[in-house]
This record gives sequence, C-alpha cells and structure tokens, in this order.
Amino acid sequence: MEWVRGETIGYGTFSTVSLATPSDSGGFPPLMAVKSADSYGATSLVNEKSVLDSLGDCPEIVRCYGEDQTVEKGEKLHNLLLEYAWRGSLATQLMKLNGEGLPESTVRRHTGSLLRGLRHIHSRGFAHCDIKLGNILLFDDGAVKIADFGLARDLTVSKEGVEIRGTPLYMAPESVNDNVYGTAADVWALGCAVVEMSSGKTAWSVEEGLNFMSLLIRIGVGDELPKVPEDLSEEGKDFLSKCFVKDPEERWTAEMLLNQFFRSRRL
Ligand SMILES: Nc1ncnc2c1ncn2[C@@H]1O[C@H](COP(=O)(O)OP(=O)(O)OP(=O)(O)O)[C@@H](O)[C@H]1O
Repeated sequence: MEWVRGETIGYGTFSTVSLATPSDSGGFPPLMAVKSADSYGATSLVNEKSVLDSLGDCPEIVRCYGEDQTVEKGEKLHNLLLEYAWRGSLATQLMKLNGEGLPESTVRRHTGSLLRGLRHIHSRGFAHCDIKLGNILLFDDGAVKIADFGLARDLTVSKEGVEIRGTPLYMAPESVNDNVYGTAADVWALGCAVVEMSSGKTAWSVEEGLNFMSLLIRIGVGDELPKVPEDLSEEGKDFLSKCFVKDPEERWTAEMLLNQFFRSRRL
C-alpha cells in the first residue's frame, strides 16, 4: 500500500506515531495511524506486527493494515499502519480532566471491553505485558481498544534472562519479585487502569522524585495493595479485590471476571 505521512500525533519510547493517508483507497480507511521506528526500535514493531497477525480480528484490539519500510530524510524507518483512534489514548483523555476520574458507568463499559480484549489475547496464548492508559485507545463511538503490542509475549516460548516489561506503576508483584509476566500480570495491570480511570490518580500514590526501587519494594514485598477509590460502588471494589490478589495463581482471570461481573449485560 502506498501512503503519505501526515502530522505527528504521539511519541512512544521507541517510536513516533503520525497520521497517514493512503494514496489510493484500495479498501483502506481514508485516515490511518502509522507507527514508525528507526533500526533501534524496529524489533518492537516487528514483534507487534507478528503478535497482531497471530491474534487476528477482535473488536477490542486495534487493527493493523500492514507494515513497510521507508527512507525519510536519509533515515531508514520501519512502519506499522494501524487503525486510527480519533480521540487518542485514555491517558490523554484523563489528563484533560485535571485529576478527576471518569463516571463509574463509563469505567464499567471500558472495563468490559478491555476484559473481552484480554480474554481474546490470553486465549491465543499471549500476554500483553504493557496494559496502561497510554495503550488504551479511544474511538469516536466511545469504544476502547487495546493497542501497543511491542512488549507482548508468546507464552509458548520460554524466555531467558532478566527483563523488565511494562511500566512500574502497573507491575504485578510476581513480575517485580520473580520476573514473571503472564496473563495474570495483565489482570493486575487492568486493575491499576480501572483505579486510574475511576479516580484520575495512579493506583499507587507516588510522590514526585520518588525512588523507583522503593515503589518496586512496596509492590513486591509486604501486604500493601493499590489504593481502591473510596467512592467506588461495592461492586467496583469487589471487582478490584479480585484483580489485586498478590498470588497470581489465586488472581481471577479475564474470563472469570467477565462471567462474574459482565455476564448478563451487553457492555
Ligand atoms: N492507532 C493510534 N491512533 C491514535 N493515536 C495513537 C495510535 N497509536 C498510538 N497513538 C498515540 O501515540 C502514542 C505512542 O504510541 P505507542 O504507545 O504505541 O508507542 P510506543 O513506542 O510503543 O510507546 P511506549 O513505549 O511508551 O509504550 C500513544 O500514547 C497514543 O497517544
């Protein structure tokens, strides 16, 4: 597919995201997002494309239209063409609320969508490993989709060596303590995202300049759990108590949470 790069809409650690318009429609939408990285960041984009291909179509996962390579201003870029989220990420949306959270009915609707997305990812044998508000995209009709599979893991492939995946504030105790990043760690991170959507504040209260290690110690050692917003409904608190179980074996799965909290409603 031939396409033309438009304005920049976001930056990630390894990539820049811009608008892209196809040169001829050929069945592609008139506007897409293109995620581009130089040779240093290309590995993450190659992983993302391969995971998205393996996952196939799912309404709660951002669509990928293809990949290619370009040379721009003398630099070789790897590009991933994605479904464009007109309203950006939930992180951007929350920022506009100046520390306020979203209404609980909206949080509930988003949570149902995210759980369906996670159930799909987990049933295909993958873990996302970087669930956070910046990786949840918001569409015009109010739908949310999971994006950014650059760190996603194929659970059938054993990993070697020490690695840190994801964002410390969303890290599960088993990831901090034992370097374990499985499906249960995604559920813990989802709980952190639900707290943040509801309260407008991160699940762990962190003071500015706080040492990264002290946060990891709080997550990994002792009994402290992320702060559940006090004004959340009893059902919301119950939901979070199933996500914030320190032992990953005892933590509820996406499937269990959907069955218990979202079964009878079309959310
Ligand atoms: N499909 C999209 N539609 C609209 N905006 C997007 C899209 N994909 C990404 N963005 C925007 O670009 C930002 C950076 O994208 P992304 O997080 O995927 O890059 P990344 O390098 O993998 O990031 P990080 O390493 O920080 O997780 C997002 O936070 C979002 O604001």
